[in-house]
Amino acid sequence: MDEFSFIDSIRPSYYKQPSLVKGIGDDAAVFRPSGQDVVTAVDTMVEGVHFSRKTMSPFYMGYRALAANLSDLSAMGSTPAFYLVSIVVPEEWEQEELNELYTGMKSLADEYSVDLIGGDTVSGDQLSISVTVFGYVDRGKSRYRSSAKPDDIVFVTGTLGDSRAGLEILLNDLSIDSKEAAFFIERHRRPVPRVDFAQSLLSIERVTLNDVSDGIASEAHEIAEASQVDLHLTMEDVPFTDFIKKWFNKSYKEWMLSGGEDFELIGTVAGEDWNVVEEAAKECGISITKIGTVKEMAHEQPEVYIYENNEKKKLMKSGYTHLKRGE
Ligand SMILES: Nc1ncnc2c1ncn2[C@@H]1O[C@H](COP(=O)(O)OP(=O)(O)OP(=O)(O)O)[C@@H](O)[C@H]1O
Ligand SMILES: Cc1ncc(C[n+]2csc(CCOP(=O)(O)O)c2C)c(N)n1
Ligand SMILES: [Mg+2]
Ligand SMILES: [Mg+2]
Ligand SMILES: [Mg+2]
Repeated sequence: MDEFSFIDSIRPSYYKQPSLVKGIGDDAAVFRPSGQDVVTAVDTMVEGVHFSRKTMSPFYMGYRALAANLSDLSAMGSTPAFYLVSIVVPEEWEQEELNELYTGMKSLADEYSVDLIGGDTVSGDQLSISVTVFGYVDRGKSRYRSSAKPDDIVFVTGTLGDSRAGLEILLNDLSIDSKEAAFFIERHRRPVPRVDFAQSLLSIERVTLNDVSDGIASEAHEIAEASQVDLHLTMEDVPFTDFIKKWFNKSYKEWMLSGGEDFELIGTVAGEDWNVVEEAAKECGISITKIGTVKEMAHEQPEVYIYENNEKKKLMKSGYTHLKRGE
């Protein structure tokens, strides 16, 4: 295998998106949006940071790199259309493993009719996958972190902390001889981006969305800061898988708030639109939970508060942070 035969092997034989003009095979790809806004994002995953041989097979490395990016597109309310993959591959990687990685991405891409339209292949010391995505959204209809307003309901999809529990099981070789442990591992390896749910909200004029990559403690702050509001959350309302307590009684609460990599959506919406949000979740077969309320800023800085046993505490912006220096 060399770079060129590899590119030939991953080149799609046909494309699904009608707006594609030029896919893989030239200096760059070309697509032609028809009056919609284009939404784009890039997220990178690096061996030893986001995954290891212990936590993921090549298939899941690929799947998850694309899932994280589709999750960002869902948080913008957009419909995914295209992706590009930039990959750094260590010498010891076999062609078969690299094919598996692409098969992992393709398995998810096919579900959403997303086309692979380009990328870059480079040799290097550690596996790194950087995926760039493009999606479409009706003009002016993107969902921003900055749109939360006082009295909105704060909600979150699914359950939180499962991915972190799966990571713990994988990293520490905890006995996985149980359906419950397999569930956590699956949540870590194969998160489902909430694309369909976000799309079912299109009839609502205003909804704030942010996807949970670092943990809601962090993402709730991002909403508070962007919208210049306070968020008041209730710990007892934050949704979790019931059997997480049995396995991780000491840690699960912290993981719900700052474990990260759940790829659920946290958002806010006006009370009058709450029934549409509930209906959308039902249609998509996912759970949705009210976890708090938006309020006007009490002080000069936006804050997130969390109530537990009726006691009010500031929720710190804890979560996974890269580039931490000098601490
Ligand atoms: N190195 C960078 N150069 C330019 N812009 C960046 C860089 N890193 C992040 N950004 C921009 O900062 C904003 C926030 O990015 P961030 O990566 O925190 O969001 P996210 O993808 O939702 O979170 P996560 O990476 O944890 O999934 C985005 O607009 C992003 O494009
Ligand atoms: C082997 C291994 N060790 C640790 C972790 C945990 N982890 C890595 S990055 C991240 C936050 C999101 O990153 P980003 O902000 O880049 O989206 C988390 C919770 C993992 N997944 N695998
Ligand atoms: Mg990012
Ligand atoms: Mg995001
Ligand atoms: Mg992201």
